[in-house]
Amino acid sequence: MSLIQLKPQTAPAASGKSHLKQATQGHRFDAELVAVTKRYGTGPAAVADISLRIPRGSYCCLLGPSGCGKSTTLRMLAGHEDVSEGAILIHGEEVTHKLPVDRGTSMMFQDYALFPHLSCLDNVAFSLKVRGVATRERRAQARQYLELVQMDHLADRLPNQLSGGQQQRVALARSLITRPKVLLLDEPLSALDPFLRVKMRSELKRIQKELGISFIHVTHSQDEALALSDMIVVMNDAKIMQAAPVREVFETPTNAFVARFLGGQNVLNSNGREVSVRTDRCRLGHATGLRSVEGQIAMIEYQGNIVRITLQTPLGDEMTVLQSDTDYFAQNPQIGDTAMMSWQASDEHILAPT
Ligand SMILES: Nc1ncnc2c1ncn2[C@@H]1O[C@H](COP(=O)(O)OP(=O)(O)OP(=O)(O)O)[C@@H](O)[C@H]1O
Repeated sequence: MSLIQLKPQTAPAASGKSHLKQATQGHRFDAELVAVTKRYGTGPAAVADISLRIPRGSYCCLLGPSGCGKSTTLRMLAGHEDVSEGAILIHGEEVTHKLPVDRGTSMMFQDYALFPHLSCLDNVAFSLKVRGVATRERRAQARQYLELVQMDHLADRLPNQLSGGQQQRVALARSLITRPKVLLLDEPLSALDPFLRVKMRSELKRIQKELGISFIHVTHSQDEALALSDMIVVMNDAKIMQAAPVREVFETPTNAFVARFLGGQNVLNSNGREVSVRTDRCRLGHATGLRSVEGQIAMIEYQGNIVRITLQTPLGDEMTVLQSDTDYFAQNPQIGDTAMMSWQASDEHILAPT
């Protein structure tokens, strides 16, 4: 057991919950994967030679289509899965072959897996009980973490007396009470309804910033990754396609896969090169000096303040324009109309071949 995990809590400080913030140390990266490969049996690698460095105090989302290796990567970080080749470091220390409890990581699963016969408080205090922390001390600590997730007022309830969102907050407190150096979250929001999902994701971000530790969060959802991440890791086919700060990934995707997967971009050939152009930088119609393509309007989606218009080009490509609702109602385009879509050459971003 690490000293950090057992370090007693000090009394609550006057300002917020800064007393829960973890001590900083001399490492540059909270987590590192060095040339990591995972093979299950004799099939193709589930994760193929990936390297990744997660800077201190980052909210990092692993994003990619089903089967690309996100959960395998997370499970290897947690120590729930062996690494076939390569190394894993947490806070600069190699943990590749350490047991999950000795790594300084904690995992929060999709199904909250709370003990049904224990109150919220005792669920949160449980791991300290296993570690031999005295009743009074562990309950005091559990209360602090319930306070952090805004569940202290329901401390005595049983899990089946809580909503899904509330259970999830308790599960989060339970993962955090061990004071992990890195919290690993496997699709933590997927069981929640869309309203709660958006609410909980801002809570996750607040808590991560308050504690100052890194959260590594697996998701299928582009919106979730954009809303939460300091750093996005886009995976496909067992490999990392791009790992960079969120704005960099959105504005300068490395290749067509990243541009298409993250959304908000058109991918097209321009002057013999594959380029991306943001959908909000494209417009309907043509003007001198702009690049353009002609197509037939195949879809119009009204989304309130913006309208998404998709053109099908003669080559079968789909190109999307985001228009303000004012421009849309002024132009009043119809499905089946032939229209031009145009953009500035300076808005083209050159993509690397995949
Ligand atoms: N225990 C296992 N035994 C054999 N193959 C596995 C095992 N776990 C995962 N795989 C395979 O490894 C690959 C990556 O799976 P992984 O669960 O990491 O993907 P993922 O990106 O998390 O997918 P999803 O988003 O659907 O959860 C897949 O081809 C999967 O079938």
